[in-house]
Amino acid sequence: MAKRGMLIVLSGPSGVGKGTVRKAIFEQGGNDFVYSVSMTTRQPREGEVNGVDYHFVTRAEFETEIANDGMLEYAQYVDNYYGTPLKYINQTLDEGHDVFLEIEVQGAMQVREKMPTGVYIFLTPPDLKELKSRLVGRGTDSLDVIDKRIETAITEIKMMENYDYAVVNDEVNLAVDRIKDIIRAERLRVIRVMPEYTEMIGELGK
Ligand SMILES: Nc1nc2c(ncn2[C@@H]2O[C@H](COP(=O)(O)OP(=O)(O)O)[C@@H](O)[C@H]2O)c(=O)[nH]1
Ligand SMILES: Nc1ncnc2c1ncn2[C@@H]1O[C@H](COP(=O)(O)OP(=O)(O)O)[C@@H](O)[C@H]1O
Repeated sequence: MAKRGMLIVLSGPSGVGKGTVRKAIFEQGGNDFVYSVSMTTRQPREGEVNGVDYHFVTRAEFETEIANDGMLEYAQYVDNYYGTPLKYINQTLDEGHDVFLEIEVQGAMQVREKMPTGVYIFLTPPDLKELKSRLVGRGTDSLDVIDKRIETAITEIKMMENYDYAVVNDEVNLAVDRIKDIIRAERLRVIRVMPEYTEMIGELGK
């Protein structure tokens, strides 16, 4: 049986640049890990493609998935549901491939409970002023929603200590390199190849 893949979770406050950094990681290509496309009830934005950016569904469809235990985790975020379909993750990890999730903080903490051996990376803004100016600059939210997101962000930043790594998103390319370095290093950790060592030591004892 293939060694089970590694789960990589990128999280952090809204507006810090998770989406931007994740897109840059996958646009660069050459990755030996795959992206788990989330499910959401929010409306697609200009240019977003169903099944690529998100699986866009109705509230009723999302609630059916929850009732059928189809979600690894989900969260209600600014009046919409966002969640990770469980089936794709389990299949992909079982095949031995590493899976990359980009999710908000509540969801990341639910995943951590269920899959504690994953690698948990928290993306931080250089400071709060920069965070607000990114949210305003993105221009996708009203000032009301931005204030709501900033309020949430302050509670979320306090969650940083529950992660394995904190990566500052000062410049997108630097953040991408730091995340890729972490993934490479995590693959080499002895604990992750332990089953092979255990097998080898068993063989040597015979
Ligand atoms: N818990 C959870 N959060 C998600 C998931 N997919 C996306 N998110 C997060 O939901 C939040 C809102 O996403 P979105 O509406 O695309 O806006 P944006 O990422 O702030 O541009 C972001 O913090 C995403 O990281 C998911 O499957 N589960
Ligand atoms: N390193 C960065 N420097 C400057 N602006 C950034 C950086 N990373 C992201 N942004 C901008 O900040 C805004 C929020 O980024 P986004 O990826 O939507 O955040 P999130 O997915 O965490 O909510 C976007 O307008 C994006 O272009």
